[in-house]
Amino acid sequence: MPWPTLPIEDLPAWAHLNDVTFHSVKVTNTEGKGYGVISTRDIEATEGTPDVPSLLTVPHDLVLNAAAVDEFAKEDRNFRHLLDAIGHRGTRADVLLFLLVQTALVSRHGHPPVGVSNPWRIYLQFLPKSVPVPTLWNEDERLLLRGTSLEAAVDAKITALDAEFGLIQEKSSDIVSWNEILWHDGSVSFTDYIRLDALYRSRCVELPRSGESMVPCLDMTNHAVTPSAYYEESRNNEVILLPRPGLSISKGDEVTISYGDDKSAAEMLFSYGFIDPQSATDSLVLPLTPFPDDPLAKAKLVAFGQAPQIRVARDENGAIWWGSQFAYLMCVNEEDGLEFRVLQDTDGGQQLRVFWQQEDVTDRTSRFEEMVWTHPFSAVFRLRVVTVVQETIQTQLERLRSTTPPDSPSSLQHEDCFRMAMLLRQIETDILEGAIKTLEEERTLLMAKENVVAYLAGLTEQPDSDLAGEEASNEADDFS
Ligand SMILES: C[S@@+](CC[C@H](N)C(=O)[O-])C[C@H]1O[C@@H](n2cnc3c(N)ncnc32)[C@H](O)[C@@H]1O
Repeated sequence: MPWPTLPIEDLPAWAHLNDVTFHSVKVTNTEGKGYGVISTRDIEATEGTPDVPSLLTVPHDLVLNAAAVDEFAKEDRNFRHLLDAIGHRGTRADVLLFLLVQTALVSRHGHPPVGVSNPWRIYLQFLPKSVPVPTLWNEDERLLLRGTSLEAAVDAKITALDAEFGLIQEKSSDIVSWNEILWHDGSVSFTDYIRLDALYRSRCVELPRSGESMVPCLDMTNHAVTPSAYYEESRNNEVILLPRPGLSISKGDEVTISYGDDKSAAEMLFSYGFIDPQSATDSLVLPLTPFPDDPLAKAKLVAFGQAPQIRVARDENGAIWWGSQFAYLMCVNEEDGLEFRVLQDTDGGQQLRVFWQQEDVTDRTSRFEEMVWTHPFSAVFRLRVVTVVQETIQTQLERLRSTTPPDSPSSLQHEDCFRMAMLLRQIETDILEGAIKTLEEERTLLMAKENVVAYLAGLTEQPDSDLAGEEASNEADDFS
């Protein structure tokens, strides 16, 4: 269904009705960034001056998060029924369900209004029809991400969204009234759900007291590397936008906030649909796949309890940093002193416990690196990890290089998607090339270590007999 939209010129009327106040700023169109907040007069926030007037004040009851959705459900019995059937799955899931319902209700032309109305039902219509995040790119545009760290992440996100939407569809169809509202005349579709997820991701903020929330009107503020404003919650729990102390904002200047200083280019593109090369950190995250022939692979994944990843970062001096806790767990085995035991609970359940050198380390699997460090063969383990990480990064770099996109976007690709994808490819190629060089240097140093040389030659007398024997000497194959 086409989304009903309202012109941004009507926002002041909505704000007035809902006690949102703008002070010396207004929301308007900006060059290349959609809507933005612009100052309507010179603003001076002198350092040390108490009670600087806020540029925007949003009452607490307009803040949208899991608690607000719950409150809303108390007033609307029909919605409560739906929330109890599908909801209470965390802030994001509950807010998305709420927004999906509001979307369906505003799209139902010619039907009598349903349920208790609320300010978000109208406010949703001021939000942009599209968000430039890759989950909303078409297939040709997503091809531009091949070989980048976002390729797998975007595919996984779309699969997860499909599963979430399927669940909502299945459970709500069992409730006659909601089946009618949501699905009968195609009021909402999977594309609507992807758009709502994109709106949520690109507009939610972390409030000091209320936590992850969507805040109407504050979400019209764009990002800048040196922002002129910041937000907080007042003593009355209102959300306020304040000018940064010591900064002056001239009439007509854009008022900006920071979306976070530690986000990578991939995270910025994934969550907000743009990369600011000045503020994005030089880092990336790659998935790590356990060895296919490792009989302990499944147990290791379960015990680790998180997605196995490699993090690579480059600091301002160009030095490369990398880390992967799972790689340490992945690269040790029974013959090294790793053991899994299934223990029986007193209540009849079963627990997977992890032992390293006969010590129960189940609660420390996410810090396996530090456990391995104290082992006499730590250099051998480190060499295995370096080799695995280097191979993963090499494979990623080869994929990135082998999928060279055209010099300019095709007719099926939007210019902005093309520009952002090219920027991401360049940033990630540079980091991966730097990482391979660093890893190769470390590998050479490790290979020269005495106990590594001895180990590889199968000459070392290994402690506790665990590291000795046929299997241990076969480990040399891992370094090929
Ligand atoms: C919280 S909203 C800000 C308001 C938004 N511009 C709108 O039209 O509603 C975040 C979105 O604004 C856009 N945006 C914010 N800062 C930007 C920037 N520095 N460069 C490009 N786009 C930006 C991105 O599309 C992002 O997903």
